[in-house]
Order: sequence, then C-alpha cells, then structure tokens
Amino acid sequence: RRPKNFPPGPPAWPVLGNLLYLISKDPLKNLEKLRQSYGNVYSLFLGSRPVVVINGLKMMKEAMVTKGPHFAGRPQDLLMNRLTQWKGVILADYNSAWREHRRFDLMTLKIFGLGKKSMEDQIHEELHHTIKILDQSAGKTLSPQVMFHNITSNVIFKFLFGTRYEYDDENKVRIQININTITHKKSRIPGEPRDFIDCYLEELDKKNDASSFSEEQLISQLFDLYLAGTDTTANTLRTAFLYLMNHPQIQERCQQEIDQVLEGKDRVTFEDRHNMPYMQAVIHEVQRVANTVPLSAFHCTTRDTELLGYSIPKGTMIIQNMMSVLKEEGQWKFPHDFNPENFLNEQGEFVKPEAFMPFSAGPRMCIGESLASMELFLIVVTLLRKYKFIWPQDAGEPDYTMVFAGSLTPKPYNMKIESRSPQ
Ligand code: HEM
Repeated sequence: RRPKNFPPGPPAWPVLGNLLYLISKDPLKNLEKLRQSYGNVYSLFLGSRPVVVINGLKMMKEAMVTKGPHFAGRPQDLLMNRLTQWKGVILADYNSAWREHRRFDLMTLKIFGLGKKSMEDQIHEELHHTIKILDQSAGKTLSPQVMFHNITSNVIFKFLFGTRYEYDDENKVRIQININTITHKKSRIPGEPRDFIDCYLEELDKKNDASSFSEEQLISQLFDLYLAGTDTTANTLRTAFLYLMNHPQIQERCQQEIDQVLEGKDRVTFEDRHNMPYMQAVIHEVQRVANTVPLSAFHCTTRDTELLGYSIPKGTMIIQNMMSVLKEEGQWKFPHDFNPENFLNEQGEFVKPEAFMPFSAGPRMCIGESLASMELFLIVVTLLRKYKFIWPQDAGEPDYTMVFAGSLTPKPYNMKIESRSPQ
C-alpha cells in the first residue's frame, strides 16, 4: 500500500511490486511512459519497497538543489552496501564520514591537476600512447572499446597511485590497489604528496579520535574513484565517435575549428575550449544524448519531506530519471535529435542550458565533473585533429540504441581511421 499522500503510480503486484518495469527489456522507456501517465513525481514498488521517481528539470532542481539535504541520503540496505562495508563515498549515507571524504576527494582532485597543469599533462601522456597504436592502424578498421577504457583508466590510475599501467598488463587494477597502498607507506616523503594515496596517508597522520579517515576507507575511496571515473568517461567517448562518424559534416566542422584555433600550436590545452564554441557544443551534445548514468546513483530521503505537494517519508528510495531532463521538451531546441545547435545561441556562441545535468546536481553531484570534462575535450580534440574517423562501409546502418547495465553504453562498433595531413 502507498503511504498517505504518497506520489501516485501504477498498481503493484504481490511480492514483485512493479519490479518488472525496471528489469524488463527497456526500463528507461518504461519510466518515460509512467511519467506520461502519472506526472513528474510518481512512485513504484520494488518488491515491497516504495520508491519515488523524479522527472523533469523543475522537480529535479527542487529535490536535488532547493531541498538538497532532504534528498541527499543513499539507501543503506542494498547488497552493494554490504559488499562495500558501508565505506567509500558513492554509496555512503549523508553523514559526517561522507562529508569529510567528499571534501577531501574534491580538494585532492584540485591539488593534482585541475588547479595546476598536471592532470592535463597526464591526459596528453596517455594520448601519446594511444596515438602510437592509432598510427599503426591508419587506413584500417579497429574496435575502440578497449582503447578508450585504457585512456580513462590510466588517467585516474595515475592520479590515485602515481603510476600508469601498460596496456597489456593483465594484473592492472586489482593487485595495484593493495600493493600500492603498502609501498606508498614506505616510499613517501611527508609534506611532498605524489598522488591521492600520499595525500590520504598525510591525513591519517593528522587523524584524531573523531576523524573518519582509516586505511579501510582509503581502499574504498580508491575503488570508488576508479569505478566512478573510468567507464563513465570511456562510454561517453564511445558515444562521441559513434555520432561523429555518422555525422561527417559535424566532424568536419569540428576539424575546421580545431585547425583554425590550434594553428601553429603543438597541442591543445583545456583553456582553448573558450575559443572553440562549436567543439564545446558538440561534446555537450554528445553527453546529452549519451545519458551515460541514466538513473544517477539511487538517493534516499534523510527526513520526512514534500515534493509537488506529495508527502515523502524519511528513508524513501529516490530514483532520478535523467533522460526526462536531458531530453525534456521545452528545455531544448531539438530534444530528440543529435544537434549541437542545442548548445549554440544565434551568434554561434556556446551556451549551456540549465537542463544540461548529466552529472546530476546538489550535494551529491558528481565530484569528477571537471576531470571528465577536461578528458572529453582534450581527447576528442586531439584525436579529431590527427585523424578522420569513418564509419566502415560494411558496418551497415548505425545502431544508436544504448545498452543499459547501470550505465548506458553504445553497442560495440568498429571505426576506420585515416591520418589527416600533419597538423
Ligand atoms: C562523463 C563522465 C561522468 C558522468 C556522466 C558522471 C555522472 C555521475 C552521476 C550522475 C553521479 C550521481 C550523482 C547523484 O547521486 O546525484 C555521479 C557520482 C559520482 N561520480 Fe561521477 N560521472 C562521471 C565521471 C566521474 C569521474 C571522472 C569521477 C572521478 C574523479 C567521478 C566520481 C564520482 C563520485 C565519487 C560520485 C559520488 C558522489 C557522492 O555520492 O557524493 N565521476 N557521477
């Protein structure tokens, strides 16, 4: 039974509730249909658990920003919580341990590169390795899946551990996380942190009884940042090249802008984005259609609260339907098409509508937004400057349907690359 004055929703089956809507073939389409029937704030039962689904920019802003702290919890009784021992940052509840760690993560990200140039250098270093592979593949067809994963994985790896792994290294992450923590303790010089682990160990030195910092938390932070920061960005890159290959006129216009703005320059910097409105528009449009994290991370109410006049008790699980904002009619010039004009004004300047919310909003908003934006820009621009990306002739019609498994990703595809004249 729905609690009193709870948001409306479809009738629920015994035991399963409305679970079938979410585990069927196209859960995102189901959520959209339910929005059409029940409005921007509706409810479902996952088994016997009531869940509220939030849709559309207005309600999303009111819940996540205006009433942010009311909606900033995370459900604590999911299997994943048990597996992570209630540690880390992504699944942590809205409490002081989460707050302290979130603040620390953000500050450390800023120290290592977003404030200085080091993250940018790291992205270029990684691109250097990728370009070696691509140069060998010029004129041929390749699958970009692993390649994009390797770039984004190594960028975050270097930030966390101070090293990168070789692309053919089988052991990569699993072993590194444990070994690195131990070797860091031996090799670090206090006051001269090399990476995230060193910064965390410094924090442990300062630790007092009330502090939530611990070695177990350190391991959980490493896992969380690695998991949250790798496939999200890699999947967005895969979406970018799927669309760029199948919209050659958009690809060419990007290349014209890139050639013009970077003429005589060795390599692109993140600052260059201010002179590249079209490129910026394309990357944002890719993120909008990619809808990479379509249900965000599940939230939970931290107190009894209200939304659109409905009562939502403390402890209610909240699902954000991101597509309902990223493709909301009335918010976009072309909500259902891939069209960079969505981010350009009449003067051709880059503008970011409020409904651009792929990183969510409010107290739980993604902490990797700046890093992801920097990666997307530097990687797409560098690759488009050097190569032309072509949809292979034998690949048939492009399939833009995304595969949903927590995050959204395009179906595997191949791309043909040709070197452009030396830039
Ligand atoms: C295109 C790439 C990315 C997208 C679309 C994305 C999107 C999101 C979304 C939708 C959330 C949930 C926010 C909420 O619950 O309201 C989130 C959380 C998070 N993201 Fe990202 N993300 C991306 C890249 C990254 C990167 C590169 C990092 C690592 C530096 C990262 C770290 C995190 C963390 C730690 C959280 C949890 C924040 C918290 O619970 O307080 N993300 N992200």
